[in-house]
Amino acid sequence: MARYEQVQGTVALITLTNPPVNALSAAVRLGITETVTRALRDPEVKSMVICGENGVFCGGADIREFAKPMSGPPLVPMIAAIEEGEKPVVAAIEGAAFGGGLELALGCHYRIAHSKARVGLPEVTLGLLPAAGGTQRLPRLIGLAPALDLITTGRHVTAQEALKLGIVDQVTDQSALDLAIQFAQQVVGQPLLPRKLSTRQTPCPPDVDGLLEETMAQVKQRARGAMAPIACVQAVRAAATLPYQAGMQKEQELMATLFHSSQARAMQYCFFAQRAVGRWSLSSGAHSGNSKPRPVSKVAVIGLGTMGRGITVALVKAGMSVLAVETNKKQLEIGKQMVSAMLKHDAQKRNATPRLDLLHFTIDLLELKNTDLIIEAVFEDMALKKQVFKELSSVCKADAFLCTNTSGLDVDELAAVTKRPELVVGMHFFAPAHVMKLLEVVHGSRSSPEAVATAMHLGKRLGKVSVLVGNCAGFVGNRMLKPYLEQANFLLEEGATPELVDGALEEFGFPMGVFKMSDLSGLDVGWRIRKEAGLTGPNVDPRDPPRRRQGRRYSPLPDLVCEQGRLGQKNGRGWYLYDKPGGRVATPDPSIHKFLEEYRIKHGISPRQIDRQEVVERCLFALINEGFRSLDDGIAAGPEDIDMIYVFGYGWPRHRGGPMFYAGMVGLPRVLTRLEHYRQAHPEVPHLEPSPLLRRLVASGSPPINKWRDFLQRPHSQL
Ligand SMILES: CC(C)(COP(=O)(O)OP(=O)(O)OC[C@H]1O[C@@H](n2cnc3c(N)ncnc32)[C@H](O)[C@@H]1OP(=O)(O)O)[C@@H](O)C(=O)NCCC(=O)NCCSC(=O)C[C@@H](O)CCCCCCCCCCCCC(=O)O
Repeated sequence: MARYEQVQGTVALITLTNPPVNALSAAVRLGITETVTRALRDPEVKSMVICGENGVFCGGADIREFAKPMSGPPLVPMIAAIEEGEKPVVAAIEGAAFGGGLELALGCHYRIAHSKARVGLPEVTLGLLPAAGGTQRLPRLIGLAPALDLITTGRHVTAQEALKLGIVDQVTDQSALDLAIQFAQQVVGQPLLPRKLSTRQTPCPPDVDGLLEETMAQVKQRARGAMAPIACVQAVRAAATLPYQAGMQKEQELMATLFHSSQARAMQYCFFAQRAVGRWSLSSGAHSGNSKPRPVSKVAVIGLGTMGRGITVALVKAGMSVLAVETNKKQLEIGKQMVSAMLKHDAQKRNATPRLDLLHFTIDLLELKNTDLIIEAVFEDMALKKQVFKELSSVCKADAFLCTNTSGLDVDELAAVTKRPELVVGMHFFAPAHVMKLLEVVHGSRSSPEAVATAMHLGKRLGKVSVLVGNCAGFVGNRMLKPYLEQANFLLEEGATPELVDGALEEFGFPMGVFKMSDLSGLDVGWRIRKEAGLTGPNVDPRDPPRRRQGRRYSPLPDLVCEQGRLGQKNGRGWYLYDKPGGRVATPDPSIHKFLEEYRIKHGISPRQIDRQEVVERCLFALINEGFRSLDDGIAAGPEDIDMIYVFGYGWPRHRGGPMFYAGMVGLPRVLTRLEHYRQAHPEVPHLEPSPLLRRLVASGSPPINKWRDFLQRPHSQL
């Protein structure tokens, strides 16, 4: 797993050979150990170069091995042997040097990178820390502050930034390997000691403690309960305050705590799940391996409201030419100003030039005739969308794909008004569409594999995590959100406050609780949907009592809040008070507390003490239960799909893996028992009735999450 050659007479070239990313598996570590020993012993060899096969230096430790008993030579002594040896070693970095890969390069005496290469220590995103000396060598190389930044965020660094920071010694547009071999010959005979990072002192600012404290405070706030970022700060602190060997000892101790933690397992599950959801399949037998996307060069976006603007920006940022369409000149002008401003703002942040040249605006639908793919992003109204789809179907070329950005409307109903239902798919973007990583691609019953492949591929080009879902009200994400919101409202009726509910959910790890999230989205959004569904407003069945609708318990609380003119952040008043309309600083509102008290008196509800555990269980177990139903109905293909939707679209904390993974961690029998308990206490709430799939899984001994698919009633029948 490591090839050995002698080149230019005196240079030993060691190539890591473990496709696709040359991960440091046991075999690779053995290969490196043996080849380095051989080169150090061979008197003809004066220097060494380490590189990776297929244009990738190394993607780090083999993450798949973490779940198995450790075997093979450990990384720390392997890297120490390279650094301690008396022959210069040069790392030739092409593609990527991440995690253990960069740690290996830091053990080398010199680093040469290709201009397109990226380096970084992303262990924190896997619930770990760089435990092959990364937390000790990197600060000694680039200083305390930049090392804290890189190690606690895990961010990827371009070759240019790596050069500026001093991580690499040279960057080339030519072959990094050729330059490294040349370099390795030139440095023979030069003093090696100053190049051995373990012998250096960490460059620190005068107020080391101040910097460490400030960083720790920021990291704790960002971490939302994740342990790894905190351990990263502690390990880097050791690089600033302890001798190298003691620092290494600290690094190992901290890693030992993280390594077997449920958080690390959750985050590593997310790493693989994120990649797995890209491999979609349909019940017809079509799958990502046998269905090719059609090339798309001209894209149009219909409607320049919030969603349309974000989608347009995302497309332009991905380098695509976009025709943006509005109904009249005034709307077009507003949209144009806003999209241009968003692109300029984004480019400024990245120190780049905004690609305004890729944008074209029109109010003339006939200009769509040469477009390959159209994303309709008009207001969420079925009648309006149908009208637009009819027009698109007649003006667009016969093989153009028609995509609808909808958060839950029936894709089949829209496809049915066109002459090409097989080319219609849903593309559910999340606001702000140029920022949020998630895209639900909705497969209608007549969507062709080519249309699905094209939409999934487009999502990838936009840098999104695209998840294929079936067509039902709310698809996967919003369908599961419904019981979550419902439980939150019921908890208010029973005695909770918005702050109590939000506090429990934020403590769990969500960036904001359900009521703050509703205020952010705008309370009128749900109100309009409930009116259309006949749950409130003039269409309510007059025989329904105030807290019952369509045969089940209903909470009119959010409707009553809207009737008071409280629409959320946008007008400064919702479940909370805001500093100003559009403001983001939420403060608890005594008038909401009074309103809740009066409501309970009016409806004869005796408030009770509700604790945080009940909030978490009722809200999240109800959501998870709906997740099991979506799986069993074939709307979600697998638990990983649901988990990635929640991690990337709804702020589910990554260190808890996603709702379905979390259910497995809590234990399926416990989820079932608690749902049964709450269902008994609230017999009028059908969402609390444990799903048949959950019952089947528990009855079968609660198999691990990767076996759940075997228990589905209708494996992705709707996909
Ligand atoms: C490298 C990438 C940027 C490439 O991206 P690209 O888009 O080109 O490709 P994909 O991401 O799709 O990947 C292709 C394919 O490869 C798989 N893969 C990628 N990286 C790895 C990997 N590192 N290991 C295994 N497999 C990998 C990927 O899954 C894809 O396959 P799939 O089938 O899923 O489609 C990109 O891939 C990337 O970013 N990779 C991850 C980079 C990363 O995070 N690296 C860090 C790894 S962790 C690490 O390196 C740890 C080290 O610091 C130190 C380890 C020391 C361990 C010591 C253990 C001590 C234990 C102590 C406690 C014990 C106590 C006790 O038991 O008592």
